[in-house]
Amino acid sequence: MQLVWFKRDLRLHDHAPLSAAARRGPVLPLYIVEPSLIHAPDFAPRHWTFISGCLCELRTALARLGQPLVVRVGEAVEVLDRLASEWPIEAIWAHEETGNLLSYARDRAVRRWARARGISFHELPQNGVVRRLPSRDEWQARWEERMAMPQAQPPAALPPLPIDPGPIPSAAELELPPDTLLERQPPGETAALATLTDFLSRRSRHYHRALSSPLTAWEGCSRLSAYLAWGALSLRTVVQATRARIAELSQQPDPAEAGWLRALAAFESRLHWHCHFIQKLEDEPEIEVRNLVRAYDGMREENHRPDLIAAWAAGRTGYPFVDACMRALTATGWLNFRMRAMLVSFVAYDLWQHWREPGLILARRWIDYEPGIHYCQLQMQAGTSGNRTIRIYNPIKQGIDHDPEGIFIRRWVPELAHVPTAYIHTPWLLDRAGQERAGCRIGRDYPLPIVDHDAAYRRARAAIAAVRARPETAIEVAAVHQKHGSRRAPPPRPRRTERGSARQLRLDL
Ligand SMILES: Cc1cc2nc3c(=O)[nH]c(=O)nc-3n(C[C@H](O)[C@H](O)[C@H](O)COP(=O)(O)OP(=O)(O)OC[C@H]3O[C@@H](n4cnc5c(N)ncnc54)[C@H](O)[C@@H]3O)c2cc1C
Repeated sequence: MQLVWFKRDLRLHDHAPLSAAARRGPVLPLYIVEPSLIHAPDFAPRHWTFISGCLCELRTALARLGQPLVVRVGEAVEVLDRLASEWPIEAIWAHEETGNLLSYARDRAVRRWARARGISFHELPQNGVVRRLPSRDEWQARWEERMAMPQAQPPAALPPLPIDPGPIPSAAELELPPDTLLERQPPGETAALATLTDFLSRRSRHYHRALSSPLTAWEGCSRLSAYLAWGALSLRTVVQATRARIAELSQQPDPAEAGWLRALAAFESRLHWHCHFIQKLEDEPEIEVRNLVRAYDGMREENHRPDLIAAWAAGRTGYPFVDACMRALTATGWLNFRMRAMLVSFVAYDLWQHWREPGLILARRWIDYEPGIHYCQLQMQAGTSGNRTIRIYNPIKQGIDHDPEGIFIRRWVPELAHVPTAYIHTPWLLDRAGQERAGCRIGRDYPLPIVDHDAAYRRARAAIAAVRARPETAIEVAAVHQKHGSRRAPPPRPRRTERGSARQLRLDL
């Protein structure tokens, strides 16, 4: 008997382990709810709600083939050991996972256990991330090869087994706190495929123009991240569908479609980024917990301020656009890239806090939490990854650029609903009478800014410059680039002159 272990790959289509196992005989399809993972500090009830929705659909889809998904609660080795005592398991099939340090240790333990029991354990690639990659020089070609491979077809039928599938436990049964999400994406493979089709056929037309502002991003971005993160959709399916759509649009004589092609090209490049970042964690799992460039160790640690982190996490910094983004994230589990970067910039530069604790808070809030992307982006936005450009976002300028009328702010920070537009990004500048008319006393109904951005900007710039000036930093940064760099020259960036409080710091490393 072949055991297929579903992890972050909750789908039927393009599931190579399932297809390969089914060619060899009867299949026991298994999902393990692992207490050590679901009670870890990067896991949240909203993740379980999404996962369990995917599991329900997968169970039904597999049942239609003949054998429903079996669900067990327990640590992986324990559960597998019990099943191996009851069933003649010849081999375990799974996808390679680039997860957190816990799942990394878990996979090693399962490999050791399987070897000891004489059970072969086949781990097949899940995306463009290459295990034991010898050098980044060949990564791009390997990614292309993987994306061009035919998608694995689901088996036509699975022989039924006399095994109790077991319940899919509720959050309460797993002793998880209640899920407080207000708006949620529908889970599962059907919703994933529908979202992909809807994006490629309609919503992607203005993707490159819609992705920066939270006013347009909810509709204009693909919204595929949660499906990719939990594997309801394979990256190969997305890449191939995107390329087919590009080919289709290229054949249309209408020059108006050139913009759409540009939008899809911008989208496709992000599908490379998906694996580019995960590859870094695959190659260096410790970057979940420590700076990629060790020269930055000690830069912020002594300034740990739980009260400031708590205000940031609650959406009560006194900077309306930052607070609106945080509250929107808390309620929906999603945020567009720029706003994610701004939240990290604020906590890392304005509040001068180490990325680790805020990173766990964000991991619990993103419905699409993908450790490889998350920790690399977190470090990149906090300036500890050796990236060439360090960007300190100005929270007022971001609001003015991306929410000029304050529509997004008013929706998510209702205390400010009646503040005049001229003051919506800087309500503390409104005089007392104006505050009374707006029904919002700053400092009582909505906080005063918890930090002065201009002063924080100067402090951050000086601290970073001091570390960069050390010769050993340059040596380390070069080594990091050699190990993790994309090998693609970054496109030249237009330089703008920014002044006063509208200034945004960018340092070329
Ligand atoms: C601090 C920080 C943490 C992040 N954490 C995560 C995370 O845990 N999970 C996650 O999927 N994305 C993460 N991102 C990247 C990005 O913000 C999201 O992928 C994107 O907003 C998801 O929405 P979408 O699917 O509509 O994206 P689209 O813009 O439609 O992009 C399509 C897909 O491309 C990939 N992608 C897009 N942007 C990036 C990027 N900058 N880096 C790597 N891959 C990208 C994702 O898989 C995404 O689903 C993070 C970004 C930052 C700044």
